[in-house]
Amino acid sequence: MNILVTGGAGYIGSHTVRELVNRGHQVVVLDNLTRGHQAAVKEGFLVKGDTSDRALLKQLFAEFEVDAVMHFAASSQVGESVRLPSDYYHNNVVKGLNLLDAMVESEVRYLVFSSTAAVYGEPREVPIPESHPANPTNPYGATKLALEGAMRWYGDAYGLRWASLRYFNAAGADPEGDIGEDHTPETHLIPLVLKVALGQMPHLEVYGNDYPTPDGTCVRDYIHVNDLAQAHILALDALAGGAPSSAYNLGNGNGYTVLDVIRTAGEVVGRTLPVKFTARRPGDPAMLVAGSDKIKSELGWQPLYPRLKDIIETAWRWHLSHPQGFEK
Ligand SMILES: NC(=O)c1ccc[n+]([C@@H]2O[C@H](COP(=O)([O-])OP(=O)(O)OC[C@H]3O[C@@H](n4cnc5c(N)ncnc54)[C@H](O)[C@@H]3O)[C@@H](O)[C@H]2O)c1
Ligand SMILES: O=c1ccn([C@@H]2O[C@H](COP(=O)(O)OP(=O)(O)O[C@H]3O[C@H](CO)[C@H](O)[C@H](O)[C@H]3O)[C@@H](O)[C@H]2O)c(=O)[nH]1
Repeated sequence: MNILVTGGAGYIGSHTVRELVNRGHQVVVLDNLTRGHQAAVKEGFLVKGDTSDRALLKQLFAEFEVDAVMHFAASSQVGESVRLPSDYYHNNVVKGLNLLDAMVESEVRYLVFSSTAAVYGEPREVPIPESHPANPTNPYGATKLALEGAMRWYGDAYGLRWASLRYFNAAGADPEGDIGEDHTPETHLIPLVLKVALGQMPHLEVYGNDYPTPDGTCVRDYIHVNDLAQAHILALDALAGGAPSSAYNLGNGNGYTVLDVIRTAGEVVGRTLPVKFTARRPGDPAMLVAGSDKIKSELGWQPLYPRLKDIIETAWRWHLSHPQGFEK
């Protein structure tokens, strides 16, 4: 297929682009490079532009005879979204709607969307099934839920066919070690822990140790970025094969506390990593663990990297060989 990947110069998008190209798809990436990296697009074709540009979207759809869109482009930091909700509603909802409208106008039928565990808010049960009520505790999750709502109604009215993949915590890097996570500023736990290991930070700040969890720190479910990439391909194949539009969770079903992650990273790098306990970060739910049975049974998804240590090892390989990320 011919596939437009928005946000394909970013972390998860660039890994998915590689997987798509390996499977023989033609890929064009649209990224405004605010958070992404030209050097992350090793395969496919990069167009620098914004998802708000309807004329550009329609031109790309026509020129590349696009069959499907994978929509990664978004603002995606929980803490930032609490401070800057307007930015999040504009980038994720307003520009997201512009993309949906352009797809409808150009008759591009298939959409695979990067959604998030943050749509659920504080869970009533873990692992969280897709049927769990969606009640986000931060603007980021609310904006993703808003676009999911639009996709559903656009599907009914205009025939858009979609899969919404609700990822839990993406982590790790391609084992080839030439692409990986490089955000400025970095806010995610695993790359920050590995920056401590590289000596680029004196210690890791642990945001809160008074949560109702086994050691008081937040519990998350970490999923390897290449396992996410596989899921995108399965979701697109299913849509093209006539499967109904649907939302799927993506995680490994194992919850790790922040201290578990730091300990495991210490095992990977071979030394104890220093921490400092600080206040809770606004918007953080205590515990997010995925129930991913639906995507396993309906689409046949099977993670290749279910173990946290393996995930951190691939991230470490990337950070060791690229201590300053892509650009330097
Ligand atoms: N990283 C995670 O743990 C995680 C978890 C759940 C969901 N997600 C979602 O997955 C997607 C990818 O996340 P990521 O970690 O790779 O983020 P990222 O910031 O690395 O990638 C996003 C890319 O989109 C680009 N972009 C942003 N807004 C744009 C716009 N309006 N037009 C064009 N390009 C734009 C950025 O430059 C960047 O390259 C996001 O939608 C995010 O919300 C991420
Ligand atoms: O320096 C740090 C960084 C993070 N944490 C903690 O580590 C956990 C993981 O934090 P991340 O920032 O790595 O990830 P989040 O869980 O906040 O968010 C990620 O997963 C969410 C869904 O679970 C969203 O989809 C979001 O896009 C994605 O960044 C959280 O409890 C956070 O409080 C720290 O203690 N110290």
